[in-house]
Amino acid sequence: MGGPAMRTSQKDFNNAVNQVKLLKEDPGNEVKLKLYALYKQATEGPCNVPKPGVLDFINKTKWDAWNALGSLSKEAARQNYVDLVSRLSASSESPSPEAPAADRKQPESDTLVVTSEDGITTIRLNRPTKKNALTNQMYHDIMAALQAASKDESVITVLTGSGDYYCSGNDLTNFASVPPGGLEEMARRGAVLLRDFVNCFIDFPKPLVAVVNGPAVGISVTVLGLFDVVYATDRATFHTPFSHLGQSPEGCSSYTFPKIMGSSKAAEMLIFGKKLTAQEACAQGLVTEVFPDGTFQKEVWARLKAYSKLPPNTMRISKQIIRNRERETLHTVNAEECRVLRERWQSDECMNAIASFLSRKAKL
Ligand SMILES: CCCC/C=C/CC(=O)SCCNC(=O)CCNC(=O)[C@H](O)C(C)(C)COP(=O)(O)OP(=O)(O)OC[C@H]1O[C@@H](n2cnc3c(N)ncnc32)[C@H](O)[C@@H]1OP(=O)(O)O
Repeated sequence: MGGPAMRTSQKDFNNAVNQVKLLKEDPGNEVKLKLYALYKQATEGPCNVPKPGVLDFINKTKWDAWNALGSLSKEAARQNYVDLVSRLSASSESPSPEAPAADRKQPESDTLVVTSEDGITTIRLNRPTKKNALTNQMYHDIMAALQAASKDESVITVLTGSGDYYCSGNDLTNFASVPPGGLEEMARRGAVLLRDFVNCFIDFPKPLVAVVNGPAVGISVTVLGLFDVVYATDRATFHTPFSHLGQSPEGCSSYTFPKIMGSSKAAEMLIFGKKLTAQEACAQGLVTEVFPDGTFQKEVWARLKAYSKLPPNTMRISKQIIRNRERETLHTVNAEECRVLRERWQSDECMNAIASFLSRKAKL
């Protein structure tokens, strides 16, 4: 999974600084302040100048924004700056007209099936014999499906799985083929892929619902904190065995889980790998509602069809007002989690755990 892994080069940063000057739309004061603070942090490090007086309003606001970045490293600030500019550039480009969802090109492989009906776009993980473990190709296909769903005429987007599992997380054989650049290059690529993947959930503009049809592991659990609603069968379990794998939390769970369930419950899941039942996950706020397995599909889809008749723009706007305040924070958390994971992936603890899984010595 990277070289100076997901490190943004000075060139990328300089390009982003130039790109800001070419934005077609004024991004507004709040974003400009964020750009200013990240620029200062990226070029000078943590705020090191005296606080302006209260009457020096503009400089004090700028100082506050810079100071709020605390000890964020220059590298992380550069990365966040580049990410922010690339999102601003993308959103200032006029969206290309999208094909109707029904005509949408399917992913290349059949491990992901995308359908659209009754105002609902459904993205279905379709690798049941491997418990819907996510291959590198599937990460790319899911990102493409989310991009398309964000622009199609559907109102609600659903992620679910085929077979008895929702998803067993990252396909551990993704680690088996080491590219020519070695372990470091593999970690770099993985961190970039993970960052882009999680960003798609952070930025998804429409109501996003997880229909958790069975056990969920790893990344498929952590990103649930970025969904708007999570429905689960009573057969589902929620497991984040990161320590067992020599890995650390991702999917923004280091931020969303403590917020959702409190820090000690989050720690039990994310540090000690406690597996939750569906009822426990519901009691802790990660799951919205649990249904008996026998009636799960019928009840959930009937409810979603009813919700899909609500006014689409209103739902989209309501989602955005709920989520937007935290969007920048989530991007910062995501970048930091990926940076740390990139290191973990190169550790002996991680390599041993994966070798152990691949040699069938361990099951979680
Ligand atoms: C861009 C990179 C992002 C990285 C971030 C993500 C972090 C994570 O997601 S960490 C979590 C990773 N997942 C796991 O560690 C789960 C590993 N799998 C298992 O422990 C068990 O397979 C599981 C408990 C899920 C199911 O056990 P069983 O019910 O006993 O089934 P099998 O083990 O027989 O599974 C059937 C078949 O599927 C293969 N499988 C299942 N999960 C994975 C996986 N995650 N990666 C690769 N392969 C997986 C399993 O090996 C079996 O294959 P065959 O032996 O060929 O039939």
